[in-house]
Amino acid sequence: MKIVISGGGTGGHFYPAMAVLEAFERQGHQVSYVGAKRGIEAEKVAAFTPHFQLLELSGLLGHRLRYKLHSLWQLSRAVSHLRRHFRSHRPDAVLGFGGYASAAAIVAARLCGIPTFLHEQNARAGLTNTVLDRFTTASFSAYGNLGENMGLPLRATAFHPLPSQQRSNLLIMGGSQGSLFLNTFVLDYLPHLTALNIDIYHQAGAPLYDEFKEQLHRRYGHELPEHYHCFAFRDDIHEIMAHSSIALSRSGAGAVFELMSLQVPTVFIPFPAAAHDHQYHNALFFEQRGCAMVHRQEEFLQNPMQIINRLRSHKEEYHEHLRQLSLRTSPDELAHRVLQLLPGR
Ligand SMILES: CC(=O)N[C@H]1[C@@H](OP(=O)(O)OP(=O)(O)OC[C@H]2O[C@@H](n3ccc(=O)[nH]c3=O)[C@H](O)[C@@H]2O)O[C@H](CO)[C@@H](O)[C@@H]1O
Repeated sequence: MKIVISGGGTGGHFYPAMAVLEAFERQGHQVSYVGAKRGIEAEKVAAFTPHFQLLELSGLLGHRLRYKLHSLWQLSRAVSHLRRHFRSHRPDAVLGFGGYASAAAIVAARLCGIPTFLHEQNARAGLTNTVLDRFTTASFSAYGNLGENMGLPLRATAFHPLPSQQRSNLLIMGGSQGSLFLNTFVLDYLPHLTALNIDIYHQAGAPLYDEFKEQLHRRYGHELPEHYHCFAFRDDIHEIMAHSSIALSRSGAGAVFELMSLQVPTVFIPFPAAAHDHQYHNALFFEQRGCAMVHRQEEFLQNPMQIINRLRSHKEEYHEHLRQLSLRTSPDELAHRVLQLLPGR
C-alpha cells in the first residue's frame, strides 16, 4: 500500500506522525511524508524517512488580516500542488496529525477521492480537526473525544520505564518550543531547586535557549551548580525521562503520554493559552487516575517548592498508579486500524 502521512509544525503533531510512519514501514508499506518548511519537521524529518516534501505554509490563527490572507493563499497553492501530486502518485490513504500541512493534505486527498484519516492528540479538539472530521473516512483521537479512541502513538524509545530505584533526576520540560513560564521559574528558584540535591535536567526550548542562558549567567554568574543541566532540545529526551524520578512539565499531549508511559510522577502546569484549554484537560485525565498533579500557573507559583516536595514524598504512590495504568500508545495498532477501515478491505 502507498500511505501519505502528514502533520507537524510542533513536536506534538510531528512525533506521533513519525511513530506511525515507522509502523507502516515495519509492516512493509510505502510511506511518504508531507510537512511544512517552517515547522520542526524541516530539521527533523530526514532522520525518519528520505521520502518527504516540505511545503510553504504558515498558521492562520492569531495574526493580522494581511498575514491571514497570505496564509490562505499559501494553503490554496499547497492544496493544488498536492492534488496534482496525489493524482499522479495515487496513494491508498492519507493520514493527518494536525498542523497546517496536514489540513492541506487532507483537503487535497478528499478532492481526489482518496480515503483520509486524521488523529487528534488533545483532550479538547481544535477547530481545524473538528471541521476536517466531517470529511474524513474515519477520525481517531488520543483521549476518545473525536472519532475512535486509539490513544497517542509513541516512538519506540518511549516504551521502556526503568524501575523506580534506578531513577533520581528531576526533569523540567517546556515542550517542543520551550516554556517562558518554566524558564522564569527556574531562574527565580534555582537555589531552592539545587538544594534538593538531585540532578536537574531542564529543557529550555530552542527559541528561548540563548536568552535564557544569558539571563542565568547574569543572575548567577558563569559557575552554575554542577548538577543543574540545561539544554535547548534533545533527541534522546526519552532517555532523560526514563531516568527521572519526578518531572515538572507543560502538558502538551506528547509530553503527557510519554511521561505517563515512562512512569514519571509529574506536576503538569498547562500552557494557559492553549486552544479550549486543552493542556489542562490533557493533564487532568491523568490526575484523576492518581498518576500526576495539575496546577495552573498562578496556583503553582503560590508555593512551588511545597508542591514539588509533596510530589517527591508521594512518588511511590504515583508510581504504583502509573504501573497499573493501561495506556494506549501503539503506532502499529493505529496503522492496522487505518488499513482495516480502507474501503473495499
Ligand atoms: C504551545 C503549544 O501549542 N503546544 C501544543 C503542541 O505541543 P508541543 O509540541 O509543545 O508539545 P508536546 O508535548 O505535545 O510534544 C513535544 C514532543 O517533542 C519531543 N521533545 C521535546 C523536547 C525535547 O527536548 N526533545 C523532544 O524530543 C517530546 O518528546 C514530544 O514528543 O502540540 C501538542 C499536540 O497537539 C499540544 O498538546 C500542545 O498544546
